Amino acid sequence: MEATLKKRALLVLEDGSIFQGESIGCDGKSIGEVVFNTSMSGYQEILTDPSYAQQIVTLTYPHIGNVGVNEEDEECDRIFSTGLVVKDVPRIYSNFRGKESLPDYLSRKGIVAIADIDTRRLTRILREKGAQRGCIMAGENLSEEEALAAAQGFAGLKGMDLAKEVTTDKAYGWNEGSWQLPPLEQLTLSADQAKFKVVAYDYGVKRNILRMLVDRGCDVTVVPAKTPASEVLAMKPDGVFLSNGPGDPEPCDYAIDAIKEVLEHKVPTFGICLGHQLLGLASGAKTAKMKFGHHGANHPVQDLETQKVMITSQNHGFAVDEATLPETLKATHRSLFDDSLQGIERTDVPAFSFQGHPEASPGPHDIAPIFDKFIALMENQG
Ligand SMILES: NC(=O)CC[C@H](N)C(=O)O
Repeated sequence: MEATLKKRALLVLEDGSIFQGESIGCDGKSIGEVVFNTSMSGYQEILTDPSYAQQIVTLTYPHIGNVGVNEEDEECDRIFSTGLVVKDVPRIYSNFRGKESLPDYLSRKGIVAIADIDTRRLTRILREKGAQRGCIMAGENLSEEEALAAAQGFAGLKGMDLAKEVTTDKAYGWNEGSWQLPPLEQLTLSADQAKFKVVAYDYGVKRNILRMLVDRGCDVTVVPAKTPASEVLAMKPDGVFLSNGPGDPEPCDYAIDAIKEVLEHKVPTFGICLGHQLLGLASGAKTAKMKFGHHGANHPVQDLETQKVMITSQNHGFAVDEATLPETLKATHRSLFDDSLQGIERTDVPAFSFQGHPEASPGPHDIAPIFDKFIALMENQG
């Protein structure tokens, strides 16, 4: 139960800022875009969210690792994030589900990570200058010069298609629903219980999205990001789901083309985060990179029709630009932090999407009912 913290580590940003700390992962050097996440819980879900590929995540909440890691909270098998930065990791973790300490988990998964740095100073830099390219070095022979050169050598996420890197190799079926507490038990759906056949494009999908579809009676088939629309349409789905995922949506031309074709066939379509951005692009809108993005679990978002405000979970660095919406796209939700666009709906075909995370893993459940809107869309179409 007791984690050993002894090796030194270094975090260097592209602007030359240097942070000295302690290694809480494996030895080595890792680069990526450094972003901050303000969630107070859910570090295991954050680490295993494929949307963090090529990003180094700083958690602003100061005590990370208190409950260790468990067997249920991973959003995918791998950690695609290229590093973790925290203030303080406790020497002892404690939770009835806890199986391993956070540092042991990071080492086993091959992740370079740093603790014991001033994460408030780091976050202020990211907020003022925008997300920075950065490098974490851990172990022996640390070199500030080498880390700075590595940070500055990172190409940055703009123009980077990472959905094709993190997607599944093969299509697979998913029938596991949400975990029930207590007792810890996962619901499953048999084929004859299923009400809707949903094909989910995997651009880096989080498991909790698939679980919430199953909870609502969907028989889900997850397909690789580059699956042609013709193959998806041949499966005669009641609905198509466009997943979250890492990187810039703009270079994902294969996805944009496939979504256009699905929309032409008027198949009910629902997108989350990267899937939302891709629906926007496939409908003729444009996306742009944000200064430091939204990463947290307390972001107020307003439903523009009902005026209702919901507290939501967010994790994105790009956004659909509301000023570029074509006539066939209606704005449905807006962020009350910075007025950026949070939701869109097609006016001519049954398709809509949300920028934040209704599966809220981690996060509040205020916007979870948006999954029911997808179900209603499939019901009306059937
Ligand atoms: N969580 C996501 O799907 C993120 C989408 C996209 N990679 C962005 O950063 O905006």
